[in-house]
Amino acid sequence: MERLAPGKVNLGLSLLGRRKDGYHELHTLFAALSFGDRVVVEPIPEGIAFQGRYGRRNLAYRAAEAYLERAGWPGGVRIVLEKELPEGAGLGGGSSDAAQVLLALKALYPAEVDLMALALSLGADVPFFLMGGVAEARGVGERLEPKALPPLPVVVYGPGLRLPTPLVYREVKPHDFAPELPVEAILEALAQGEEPPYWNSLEGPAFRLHPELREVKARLKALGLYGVLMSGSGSAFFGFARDLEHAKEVVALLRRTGYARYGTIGGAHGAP
Ligand SMILES: C[C@@](CO)(OP(=O)(O)O)[C@H](O)COP(=O)(O)OP(=O)(O)OC[C@H]1O[C@@H](n2ccc(N)nc2=O)[C@H](O)[C@@H]1O
Ligand SMILES: Nc1ncnc2c1ncn2[C@@H]1O[C@H](COP(=O)(O)OP(=O)(O)O)[C@@H](O)[C@H]1O
Repeated sequence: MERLAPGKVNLGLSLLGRRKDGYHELHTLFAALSFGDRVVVEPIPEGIAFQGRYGRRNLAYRAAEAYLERAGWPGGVRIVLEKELPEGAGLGGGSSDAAQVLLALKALYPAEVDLMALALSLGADVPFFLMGGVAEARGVGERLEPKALPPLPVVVYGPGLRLPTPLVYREVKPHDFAPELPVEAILEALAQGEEPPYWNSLEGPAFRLHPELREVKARLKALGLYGVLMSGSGSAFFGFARDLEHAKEVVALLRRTGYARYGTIGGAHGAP
């Protein structure tokens, strides 16, 4: 069984405050990309045969172990992971891989396992990838409400700077907190091809850690993209092109200095 593990961007991310458990209360709009990693999952008599980086520490491996343990080891699994998404870029690569392994194992070995709870134990971003599409998220990212968007041509650019999520969150200061996102206004603007009224509260901390990221954002705007924003905890950015031709031109230019791809968000899941 081969599955696409799509990347994601955050169409706005607002940090509302710090929770007692040390995590941050956030309000965000997740949007799955039309491209991502490739995960092959096949049944084997027993154990976990894994081909991918980090071995047992890989989120995809940990997802398999967690599911099979809760399902009582009904059998084993071979996982082959082919990465497309840059790591530590804020595109949710590891989280998406883990979610696809959970979905594949639920199909291979059906069992009374609460996938959402299991996903959340693997990471705050993992629950979203169980549903994909576009979703408003609250909490640490586990309280999800599906939203609809027409297909939009998006350009993703990673400047090749690894920015570990915990580091960025640790850099958050009280003045980085912000109000809730105007979700309906954001969706409306994007559907109309207009500049969306969103922000990413993690840009402040990320730019304090790596000031050169300001230039990256300015460069994407200078290339005519709109809605330019850092995705999640970065260091990848995304922006919307006027059309597919424009997206191709921009990617051809950006490819010289980092990871650049175009694709779409929205559409598949019940677009209006
Ligand atoms: C920033 C976001 C935005 O979508 O995504 P990425 O940039 O990682 O893709 C997420 O909040 C990341 O989710 P995820 O990458 O799963 O984070 P986890 O592994 O669960 O947590 C890593 C660390 O980030 C911090 N963390 C994470 C989520 C959250 N709401 N508050 C936090 O403070 C915690 O310090 C935690 O130890
Ligand atoms: N399947 C995986 N893909 C990518 N990174 C992984 C994976 N499993 C574990 N990791 C570790 O998790 C870190 C964050 O991975 P990733 O999800 O790509 O970043 P982000 O959460 O910023 O999108 C990586 O730097 C790597 O050390």
